[in-house]
Amino acid sequence: MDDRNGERAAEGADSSRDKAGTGVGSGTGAGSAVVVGGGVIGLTTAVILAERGMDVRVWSRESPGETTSSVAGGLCWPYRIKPEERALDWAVRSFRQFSWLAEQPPLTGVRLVRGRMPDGAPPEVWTSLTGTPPRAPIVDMRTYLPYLLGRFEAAGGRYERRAASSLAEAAAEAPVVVNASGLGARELVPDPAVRAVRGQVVVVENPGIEEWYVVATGGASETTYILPQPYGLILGGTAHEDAEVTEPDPATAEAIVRRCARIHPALADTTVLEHRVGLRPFRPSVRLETERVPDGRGGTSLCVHNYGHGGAGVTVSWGCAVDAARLVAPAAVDGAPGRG
Ligand SMILES: Cc1cc2nc3c(=O)[nH]c(=O)nc-3n(C[C@H](O)[C@H](O)[C@H](O)COP(=O)(O)OP(=O)(O)OC[C@H]3O[C@@H](n4cnc5c(N)ncnc54)[C@H](O)[C@@H]3O)c2cc1C
Repeated sequence: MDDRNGERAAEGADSSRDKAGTGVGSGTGAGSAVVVGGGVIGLTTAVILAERGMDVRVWSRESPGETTSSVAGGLCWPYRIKPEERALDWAVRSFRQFSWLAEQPPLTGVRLVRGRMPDGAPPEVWTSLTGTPPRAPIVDMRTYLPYLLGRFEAAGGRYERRAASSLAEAAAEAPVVVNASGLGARELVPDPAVRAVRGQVVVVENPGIEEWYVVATGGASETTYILPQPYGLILGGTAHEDAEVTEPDPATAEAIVRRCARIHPALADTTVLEHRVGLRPFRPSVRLETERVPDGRGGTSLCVHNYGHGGAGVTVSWGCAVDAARLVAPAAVDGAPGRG
């Protein structure tokens, strides 16, 4: 990665450290942060903070490959996320990052791919970005999460397999805590507004399909989507609220393949490579705001919450991460040129 990387990642976040005198970016003391969560939201936020010069640690209970983020189909499209208007703004800003990352697919896992969404027109601002027929980023999460982790570590960040029993535990170790714990926020905050929306997908051999296809029936528990990844096709999908069984259900898998075979008949006979299940961290509204958390020494640490991204965490990851970074140190980000 060249030097432009950090600048672009933070949409112009200031790489000259602590210009605004906020204490952020000194690399020690007030410049340190613990990011709780090593999924796409935590890692993206951690990349931005580390590339700004902060001393950042990521604590993750699970390895990147075990997170909900690793199950994501990886299509950048605002789906099952609220509030819709803010999500669209985050998605548009993330789109710009993904378009740039798509210049190096083998490294990043991001490609711009043409597709079809037969029912319903997407918002105009989205069409103006993606074109007609739309050309949206598809992210191979098995390449992308290691890419983010590598970039984070290259910026001096440290990744630790560690479960936080409370936000205060993280606050005891850093003046800034980012809570990107996804579904874990239910217990960690605790926040009962976070609910699991179970999703199941089937990965099959690709009989030669190059475009993605999505039926975007927002609230339905069964949808149809076909996403080409370098290793095969991801066929979806389901969205069941408050279902938390992470074992794949064979009947559900068969129904998914049947639905997709109605679109592309060749899929009826293709080889199944893998079944995947993930629990989307849905919240009536994404939580992106600050709170003070006791640090156990009579003071408090700044906690920036960034969780509850439902079915579109990848789609909005960069927009949300830049906003979270701005909550860590407003002047350092807002004063920088080139924000999108
Ligand atoms: C089947 C399926 C398909 C999807 N397809 C898409 C798609 O095409 N496009 C899209 O944009 N989105 C998609 N999504 C949604 C997307 O996967 C999520 O929105 C996104 O992964 C949420 O990211 P996250 O980082 O918040 O959560 P996660 O990836 O779940 O990460 C949470 C992290 O927090 C850690 N954690 C939790 N509690 C603690 C604790 N107490 N201490 C330490 N660590 C903790 C976990 O170990 C983990 O590292 C899909 C989801 C599913 C299930």
